[in-house]
Amino acid sequence: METTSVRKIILASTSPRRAELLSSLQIPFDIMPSHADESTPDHWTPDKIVTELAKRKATAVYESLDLSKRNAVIIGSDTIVVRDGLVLGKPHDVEEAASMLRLLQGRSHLVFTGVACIDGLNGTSQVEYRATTVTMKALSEQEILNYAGSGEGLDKAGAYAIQGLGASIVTGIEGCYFNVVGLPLSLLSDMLVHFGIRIL
Ligand SMILES: Cc1cn([C@H]2C[C@H](O)[C@@H](COP(=O)(O)OP(=O)(O)OP(=O)(O)O)O2)c(=O)[nH]c1=O
Repeated sequence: METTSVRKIILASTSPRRAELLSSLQIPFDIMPSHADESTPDHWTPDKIVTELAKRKATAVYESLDLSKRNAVIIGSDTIVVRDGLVLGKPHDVEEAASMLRLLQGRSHLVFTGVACIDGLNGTSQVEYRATTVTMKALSEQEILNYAGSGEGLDKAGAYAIQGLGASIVTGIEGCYFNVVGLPLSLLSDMLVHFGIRIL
């Protein structure tokens, strides 16, 4: 494929899933883990939380870049699960994972992912988000304990992974699948155009 851009891309993330998703766009990128503070005020709305945190993650890497790497676009992202306005991040342990699954089973919820792109040359940024509706089947207490105990959901918002064993408990989604896994790729490819990067 013809190279459409000479700009570097830096993924500001520790998430192997985001790296794997970004790889599917077939553009080279570097990874720089971002250790931004992820606390937010209680009154923030879900879209505000994911856009601000995505920007915080990208900004932390932007501010740490040395001058030789400034010809880069830095991407940060954040995902949360929201049920009736209740925000669920990553569970701290198996017990909290089971509690989250009790809240989510047998109904629909929303998964919000924010994406921030920062131009390393001048600090200008684009920040957007997507929301996807996910419906989970009704689960027995034993199924909840078995899934939570698998450990798969421990580093995932809402304590499940649609891309893993969690696929067996999701009955349907409305919206972008990749948004649920942590990086809405069609949105990101549209955003990158503003930085001179065309995927197709
Ligand atoms: C709902 C859901 C979430 N997730 C993941 C996506 C995110 O990686 C994670 C939410 O945590 P985040 O805080 O968004 O991201 P992270 O800590 O994994 O990585 P980083 O901040 O360094 O970029 O949950 C899945 O992988 N599958 C799912 O089905």
